[in-house]
Amino acid sequence: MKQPLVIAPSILSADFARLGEDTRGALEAGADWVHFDVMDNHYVPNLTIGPLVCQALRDFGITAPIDVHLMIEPVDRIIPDFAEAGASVISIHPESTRHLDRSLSLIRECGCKAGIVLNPATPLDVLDWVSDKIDLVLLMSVNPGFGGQKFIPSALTKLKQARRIIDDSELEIRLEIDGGVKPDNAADIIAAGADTLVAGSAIFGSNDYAGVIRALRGH
Ligand SMILES: O=C(CO)[C@H](O)[C@H](O)COP(=O)(O)O
Ligand SMILES: [Fe+2]
Repeated sequence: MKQPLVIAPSILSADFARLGEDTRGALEAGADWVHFDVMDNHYVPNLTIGPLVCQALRDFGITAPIDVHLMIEPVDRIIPDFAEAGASVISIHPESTRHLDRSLSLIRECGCKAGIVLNPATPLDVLDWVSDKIDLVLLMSVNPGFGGQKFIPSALTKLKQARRIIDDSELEIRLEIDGGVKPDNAADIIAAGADTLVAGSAIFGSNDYAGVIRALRGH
């Protein structure tokens, strides 16, 4: 069953020199979660932020769920560090770990919700074998590594298929979409079955966070 819509601004597009203020600004403007992109210059060709920055946001007073998207390889070593630093959800790409079942179990053992992230060309089949171990499926609608890319249209077909799989499972699993989400494609994305929208450049590239967040919700 579809859950209430969540808007998760990707802080990848925030001003890193004012990360606390920008994050707070997006939440005060109506966002629900903070999407936290972790890149290692190995799994993806870019390098971003780690547990210290997650902890810094908590210390700054950010209480909203922090949705950690790990684009790193390997993942197991860093999962407990993110849990301790205040992560709420930790999502991993199946090809970034040798033992997916073990890594997903580790996320829950550390007290976080577990997510699986599928790249644009990665099939949905893996969901058959991990559905009892996940709280969230994140479909990438761009190739991971950078903000500000164009939405890949086939992600809409994949969203519809993932929605059917989740509904058939009768499990409480969120369906999140990440990459190129904008006010002008949000309605189609929601209609295709997404209940959690990540948006980085659309929100932080605007000087009206509240207006963009309202538009993403379709208001
Ligand atoms: O995971 C990501 C990139 O790998 C980002 O979350 C994503 O690209 C968000 O940025 P934008 O909304 O600007 O596309
Ligand atoms: Fe992301």
